[in-house]
Amino acid sequence: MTENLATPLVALRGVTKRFGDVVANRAVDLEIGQGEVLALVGENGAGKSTIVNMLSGVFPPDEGAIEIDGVPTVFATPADSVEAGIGVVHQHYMLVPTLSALDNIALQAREIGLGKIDRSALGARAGKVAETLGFQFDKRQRIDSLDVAHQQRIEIIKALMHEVRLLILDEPTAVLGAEDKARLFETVRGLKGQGVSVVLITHKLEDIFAVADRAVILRNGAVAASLPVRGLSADTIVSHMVGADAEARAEVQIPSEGATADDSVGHTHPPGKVVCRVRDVTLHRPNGSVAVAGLSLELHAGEIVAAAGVDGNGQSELVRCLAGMQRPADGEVDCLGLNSRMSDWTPARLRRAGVSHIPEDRRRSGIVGDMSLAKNYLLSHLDDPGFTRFGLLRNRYLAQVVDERISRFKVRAPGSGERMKNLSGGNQQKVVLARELDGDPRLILAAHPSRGLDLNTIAFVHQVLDEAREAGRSILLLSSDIDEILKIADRILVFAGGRTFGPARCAEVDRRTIGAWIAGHEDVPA
Ligand SMILES: Nc1ncnc2c1ncn2[C@@H]1O[C@H](COP(=O)(O)OP(=O)(O)OP(=O)(O)O)[C@@H](O)[C@H]1O
Repeated sequence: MTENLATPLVALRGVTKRFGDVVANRAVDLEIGQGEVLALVGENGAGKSTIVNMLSGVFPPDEGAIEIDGVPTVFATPADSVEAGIGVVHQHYMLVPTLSALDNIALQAREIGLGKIDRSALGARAGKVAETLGFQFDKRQRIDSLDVAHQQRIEIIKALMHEVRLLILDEPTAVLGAEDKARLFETVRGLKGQGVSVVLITHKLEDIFAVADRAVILRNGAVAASLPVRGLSADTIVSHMVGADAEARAEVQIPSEGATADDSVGHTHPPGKVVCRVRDVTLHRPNGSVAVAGLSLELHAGEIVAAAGVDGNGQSELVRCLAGMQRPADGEVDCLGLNSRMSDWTPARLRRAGVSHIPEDRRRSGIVGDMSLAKNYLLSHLDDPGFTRFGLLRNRYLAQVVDERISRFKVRAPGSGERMKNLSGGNQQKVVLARELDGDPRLILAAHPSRGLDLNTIAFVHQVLDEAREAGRSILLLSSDIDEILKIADRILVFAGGRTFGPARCAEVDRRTIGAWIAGHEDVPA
């Protein structure tokens, strides 16, 4: 779309937002035209979520104004933003897992008459919204029985229950496999066709080219560029993202059209001895259903094994099991000298034996928002020598170590004393990674380690995992990104439909076979 001469639907005029000394947004000018799909991109901490928070009425700008149809508008509460026609699908879904789809939609509904929600009217309207989007919608289905892609569809329906003129999607593709991603883009195009504007926050360059009309690139809180996507190159986007600093640009890996097994980082040594043996294991989901049955796998020192597939097919349960958070319903696991049938199969025991865990649900099980970065680091390193003396915490030494990690992982934070909740999502993830890759773990459970990270940091994380493998660590990598898997893993095991396919050596399996496995087929369909 060309720059609109018409009044933009939404505009930010000279918007600045500060948090203490941090300038999260600096004199941001941004226009969103009607029916325009705008990609909002930038490195971790560039200020994307802060813009979303202001547009959704979470907090107002310190300076500048938000205009709707050219009229300066103040959102005193999120309800004002909804009233103005802005809907948001957050990166971390706001769904209650034990409730049905309709109950979740009802939680924010306005169909309240005589103090009661008119469920049938609500259900009918949700059904209609789903129909216009081409979604299957079973209003009775519990959220925890749906995979992430279907949960996302419920979030989109929920957002569109109101009259929405601008839909903001915060990193919607981070959790999706290729097929669901393509379907989401179809939905975005459909909304655009209806005149709805869409802001798509993403770290993936391919998302921009797939669906956006314009890319606005943020750097250090300010707009570095606003460019039509037609004719735009990945290189141009990246150089605006990282700035004129040539050294920084050289570090960034611009993804090619699609990595192949040949691009694999690979490793030179044969894998070492078995550190973990999984035998004929059945794992249940939290709601009691079977996630995966008949799972057998050996993890060796000095290799990266990828557990791939659409989220919700048992990969998470495997990681939970190896982290000591869950026991198999059937079968047996031997891990670093501990056995799943023994009473000492606990997270603390496994951690002490050498298991480190980068959890997929960072907010629920990876961090404590109210604690400092230093204390968050300590959560996994309390037993390390050096941090305590005579039973007392050596705060200064801890701060020194954590400040060094902050600088090495390029965490955008004032220092180790900052509270975790004040960091952007990607920067929180970097702190978790620094913590879990540190020390001397023998088995690293890395659940979606690069989710939500910018290109620079992803390259860095891949390098760190590669070094960990070379140093003889065993790594189980949960990933739904085939490019990532082919780039860094040695073997792949695909989870689909309650069973597993493989494990196969990445160098010996092609992309189409992996695709067939993910879809639950043994062979590539003719
Ligand atoms: N509530 C807050 N208190 C203090 N600082 C904050 C707060 N919210 C955001 N910040 C800071 O503002 C800056 C911009 O953060 P923001 O979350 O907007 O970045 P982002 O571009 O969305 O990053 P990411 O890709 O990592 O999600 C960061 O330095 C962050 O630490």
